[in-house]
Amino acid sequence: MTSHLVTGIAELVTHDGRFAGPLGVVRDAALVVDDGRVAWAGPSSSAPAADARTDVEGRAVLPGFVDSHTHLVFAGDRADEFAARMAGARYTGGGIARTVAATRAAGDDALRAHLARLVAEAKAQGTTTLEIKSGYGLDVVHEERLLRLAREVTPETTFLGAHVVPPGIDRNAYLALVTGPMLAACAPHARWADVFCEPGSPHAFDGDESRAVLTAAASAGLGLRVHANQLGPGPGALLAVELGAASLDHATHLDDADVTALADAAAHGGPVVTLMPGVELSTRSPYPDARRLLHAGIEVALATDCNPGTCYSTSMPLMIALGVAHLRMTVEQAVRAATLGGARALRRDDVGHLRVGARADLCVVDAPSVAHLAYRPGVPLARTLDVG
Ligand SMILES: N=CN[C@@H](CCC(=O)O)C(=O)O
Ligand SMILES: [Zn+2]
Repeated sequence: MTSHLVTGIAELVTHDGRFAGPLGVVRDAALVVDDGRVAWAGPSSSAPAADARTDVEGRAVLPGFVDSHTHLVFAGDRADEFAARMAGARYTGGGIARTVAATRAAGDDALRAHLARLVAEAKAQGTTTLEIKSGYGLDVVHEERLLRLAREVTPETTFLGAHVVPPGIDRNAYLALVTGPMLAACAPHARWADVFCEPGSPHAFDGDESRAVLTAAASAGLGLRVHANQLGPGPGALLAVELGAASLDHATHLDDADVTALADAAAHGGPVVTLMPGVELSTRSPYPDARRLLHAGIEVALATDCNPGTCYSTSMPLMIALGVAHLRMTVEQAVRAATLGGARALRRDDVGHLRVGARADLCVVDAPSVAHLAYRPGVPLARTLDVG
């Protein structure tokens, strides 16, 4: 076993309450990694000795990004749909069926290669933990296949058979499939289950249907996540609170009762609200108001939602920049949401921070402070740092 000392850190974000400010920052810092875990962090003047050393030469270091919401297993793209939207068309979720057809037609090796490319793209931008959903199979064989492939790259896999009702299939018959044989086949490969609860969309699910999906999944031992309130108001936020979901995702259209319920639940480990401003960017939609949620005491995560329909981006630094520019977040709030917030949305306490004992998942920024992630949007400053 080799201990590894990282030196030359101009700004170290730890989320450790022993250190300064809302991010637990140490300036002119060092960090020791032992056996893949953080063994020590603090001012470089008191750094202990170690077997090996890496000097990051005045750069900032923070926990690797936790992207707690992606749809990375799919084939094909929908660039034409994106272009049509930019010319005035609306997003309804109808294009999901095209990705389902392309994904079903692709072999395992093609899906695996495409997935590996997207995972490498995310890592190259500082992401060290990824959640991945199914949802482009929408029958028993293909949903199970997508989760099996996702499991090869992350333990954070989510069954999203209830993404949309596939065209030409009766809604009730499909719900019976999702809550019965499909759930049984997929549960062994999934940690979580999710539903696209959006009563205003003809393709997605209403409150009662979503409740049926989520309660069946919980009975099968899966944790819950909810896509909701993306396209308009709806019952998804209250459902997420009621059923103890780990995360409410999108949450653009929340009324005061939704925010109050989320704030009340926050005191008892209620849902994290996961915001994905790349979706609003790529669908030209109004952005949610993160500050309203943060002021109510609700934990917020930032995620990419990387998918071929609403946001084909793996870039967590872009989400930080958009969070600051359009969701009214401070730099500190956005950096927390992309690290600790994501970890809390996945109910993980070993990632998203750099306290002693955390996984040594490090992101290094080619700048002296993490503020540059938002200050220099679109510039590829962040990457993962592999040590020990
Ligand atoms: N909103 C539902 N699902 C995805 C979009 C999927 C697609 O359009 O292919 C989302 O999270 O935005
Ligand atoms: Zn999504």
